[in-house]
Amino acid sequence: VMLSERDLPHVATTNYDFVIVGGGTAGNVVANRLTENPNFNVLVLEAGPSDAGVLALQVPFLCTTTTPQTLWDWNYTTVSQPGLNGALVGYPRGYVLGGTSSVNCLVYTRGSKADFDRYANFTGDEGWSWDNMLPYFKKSEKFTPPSDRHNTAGQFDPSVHGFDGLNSVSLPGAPTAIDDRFEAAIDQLGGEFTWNLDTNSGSPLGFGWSQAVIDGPSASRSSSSTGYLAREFLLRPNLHVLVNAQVSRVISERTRDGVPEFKTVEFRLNGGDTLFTASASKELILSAGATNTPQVLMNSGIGSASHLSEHGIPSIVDLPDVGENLFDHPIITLSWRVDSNMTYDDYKRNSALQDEALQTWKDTRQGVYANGISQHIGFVRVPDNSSIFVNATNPASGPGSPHFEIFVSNFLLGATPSEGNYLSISTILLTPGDNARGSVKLNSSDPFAIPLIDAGLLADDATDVALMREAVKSVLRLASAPAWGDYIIEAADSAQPGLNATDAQLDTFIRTNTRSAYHVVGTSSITRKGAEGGVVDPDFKLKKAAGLRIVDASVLPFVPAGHSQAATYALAERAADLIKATHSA
Ligand SMILES: Cc1cc2nc3c(=O)[nH]c(=O)nc-3n(C[C@H](O)[C@H](O)[C@H](O)COP(=O)(O)OP(=O)(O)OC[C@H]3O[C@@H](n4cnc5c(N)ncnc54)[C@H](O)[C@@H]3O)c2cc1C
Repeated sequence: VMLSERDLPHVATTNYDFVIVGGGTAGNVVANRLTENPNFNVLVLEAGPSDAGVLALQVPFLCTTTTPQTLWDWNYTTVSQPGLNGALVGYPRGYVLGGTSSVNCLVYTRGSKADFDRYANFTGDEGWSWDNMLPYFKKSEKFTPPSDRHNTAGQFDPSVHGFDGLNSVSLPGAPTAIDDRFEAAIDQLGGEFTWNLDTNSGSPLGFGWSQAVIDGPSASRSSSSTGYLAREFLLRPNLHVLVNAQVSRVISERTRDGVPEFKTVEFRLNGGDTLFTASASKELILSAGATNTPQVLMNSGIGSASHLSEHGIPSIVDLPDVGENLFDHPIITLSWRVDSNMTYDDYKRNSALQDEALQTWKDTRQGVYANGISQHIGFVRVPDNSSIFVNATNPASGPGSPHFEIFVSNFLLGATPSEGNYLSISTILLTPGDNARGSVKLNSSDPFAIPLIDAGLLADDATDVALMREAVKSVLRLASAPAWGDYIIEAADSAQPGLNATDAQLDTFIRTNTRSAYHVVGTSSITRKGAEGGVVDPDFKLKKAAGLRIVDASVLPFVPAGHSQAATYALAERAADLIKATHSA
């Protein structure tokens, strides 16, 4: 049931079983699974508007127009990033039902087996291991045929996918003119350029077809809103969703077992001055995402007592790690002007073509607009005997886990030039070093003020730039394959280094051009039960408190070696099972 302003008196007097803060990627998973039990009455409070009927959020190819600086974006900017020559970096986050899954660029990657086995080791909870999380990846996933219905045999491994879940995934929905060239390049190069049937099996090393959260038959974005809050679920009488409702804080009115118990949330509607409350008899679930969950915690007196005192906020639960330990992925894109008129660049600047592509998408669910940003993706591990690791710890999560990702786009990924056709190859540093940790801090005692975000990009001097250099060299090797010989004309930016560039030239390029891939995690990190640091226990429960769990990407103690949404869906599925088990009696 979608609620509106006129339901507020009812919201204030209802004793919900669960109140979920944030109708984003993770929040909607929990809302859906808990309301499978008709006895659980659930309220979701989402700060942003509804996503219903917004074409830009539905058409896959329009994903690059949903952020930054739009109505569906929190429109954040980081503080100055020393690793990027002091740049202030745009930092989008979804501000809409479905959260960041409604605005992201659709890439579906899970990370490696070693990532999850490291979570299990670090948290002392085997439930976080790859073998125990794979069923949750599958539970969330609905692998669908691609929109063009091409034969996908040999393009993915069905045994590692789910076909009955609520988040749709598919292979590219329209062929591009570079597909064959890319395949030829991999065949020609060898070395790190090997084939991998399915990079989402837990063993991601090698290259293969990209998978995206696109529902093939409708050629539409699959978000946590379109999937987990689909019409049939919104008809449940026990599921209540209120949009434009921004939570300021969670409130504790009593203690339980000697610790503060949180049962009530405070929020405003439509940016107004009046504060309303809603209460849960069983649990509050904080799913406001890796930038906003720590902000809501700190507004509530949960965090570093000394930081909170700077803003006059009384300490209720002293947890110094709230907002700390932020891990993000640095990304850099290299681009070339190409001898072709078959790239997608014209679709990014010619409004007549855009109208045509949109009409084709509406009429047939085919064509350019059915595709996301990439056709092929791959993962590379720097050899263990690399000189980078002589004096520095190898930051990979374990054996078989990559250091960087490479993906290929049939257009210039970034600001579109007014003319020309382009190829872009992007690389993401998947393993930021131990010192590349940023933070989220309060900037004001106003609970609705924008927080201070430090993304920690390229902040670890021991490994970050050295590994990024290897990643850029790998991209340059890929672009030098004979298959591109009569295709690539020249670098789009004359400052872009070539294969014979010195390390100093590469470093300058890297520090100048690296930006965030927006895979923010860690700010409400899980640690072992009873551990000194951390914010939540392995079962998502806030430490030193009762009645509150955190379920979103902020709980991951390290960033996975892949884009972060698949892991977020899987962890939310697991959390929902744990919450149900707690209240099964
Ligand atoms: C531009 C961009 C592109 C990306 N591309 C990819 C990609 O291609 N593939 C991939 O795997 N990952 C991608 N990511 C990352 C991925 O989408 C996120 O890691 C993931 O969706 C985070 O899920 P979450 O549940 O933690 O947070 P979110 O999905 O952000 O959910 C948080 C929700 O809480 C709401 N909220 C916040 N504060 C409050 C409050 N005070 N009161 C009420 N509600 C509140 C928000 O509006 C939001 O709806 C991308 C991220 C960005 C920003």
